[in-house]
Amino acid sequence: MAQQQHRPGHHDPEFTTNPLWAAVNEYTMSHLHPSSRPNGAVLDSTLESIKSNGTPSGSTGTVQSKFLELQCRILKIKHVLEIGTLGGYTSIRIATENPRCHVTSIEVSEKHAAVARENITKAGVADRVEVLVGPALEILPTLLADIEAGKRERFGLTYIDADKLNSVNYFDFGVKMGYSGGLVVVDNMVSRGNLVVEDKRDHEHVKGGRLVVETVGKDTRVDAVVMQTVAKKNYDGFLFAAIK
Ligand SMILES: C[S@@+](CC[C@H](N)C(=O)[O-])C[C@H]1O[C@@H](n2cnc3c(N)ncnc32)[C@H](O)[C@@H]1O
Repeated sequence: MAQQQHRPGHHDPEFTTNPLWAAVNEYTMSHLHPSSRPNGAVLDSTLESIKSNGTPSGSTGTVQSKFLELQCRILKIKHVLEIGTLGGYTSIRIATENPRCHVTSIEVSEKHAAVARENITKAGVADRVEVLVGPALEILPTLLADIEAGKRERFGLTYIDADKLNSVNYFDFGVKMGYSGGLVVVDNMVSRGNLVVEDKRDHEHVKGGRLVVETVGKDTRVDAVVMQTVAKKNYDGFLFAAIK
């Protein structure tokens, strides 16, 4: 098991924005999820608050976050687990667009959790979005025990977006806490293609990503794929696993 790490956000020194990808994001989202939507203002103000509080700019991209929100709707998911809350952007998007959905989000940083809770309250979804503060590897066993004791519902989606070396451990919990037909999704799998670049093997995202791919490939509990994406933020990708 990888060591528990406290890594607020995941700054990538080689991070670049591709103007064309950004323009496609902006054009499509301006039509498909314009700021005039009921949650438009609160999503914008959540991103603003992340900047103004000096928290890292690691929120999931608007398009990827929207895609997760749609998965919850399509699969009629009632309980979501997110590992890595930051300022609450994805939790808020999922909860505001899915009125019957409850989100449990785990965040190691007290500061990020405080910013997230403020944003969640402003979004009017504090009754359905719970932020648990602490290292995910310490919190997950208690959630699993609660599920096994019938004190908590199983999660239809576990979204893994925190310290990358532990993604594989979080994945195992996600499967154990899910149900047949539920999803486990891991973010930042592709890292501009570095996933397959020999001299990038020591990069945390690459190590974590390869461990996920190679472990999940042998995991008979799930069927999975890595979907490469380009977007405003980068060339990256999700691993999507359906629980059998
Ligand atoms: C990429 S950000 C999450 C973005 C968020 N999912 C969103 O969509 O807006 C990663 C977050 O994971 C948190 N984190 C890092 N290591 C963690 C750990 N061991 N346990 C829980 N959270 C952790 C960081 O503090 C950071 O806020």
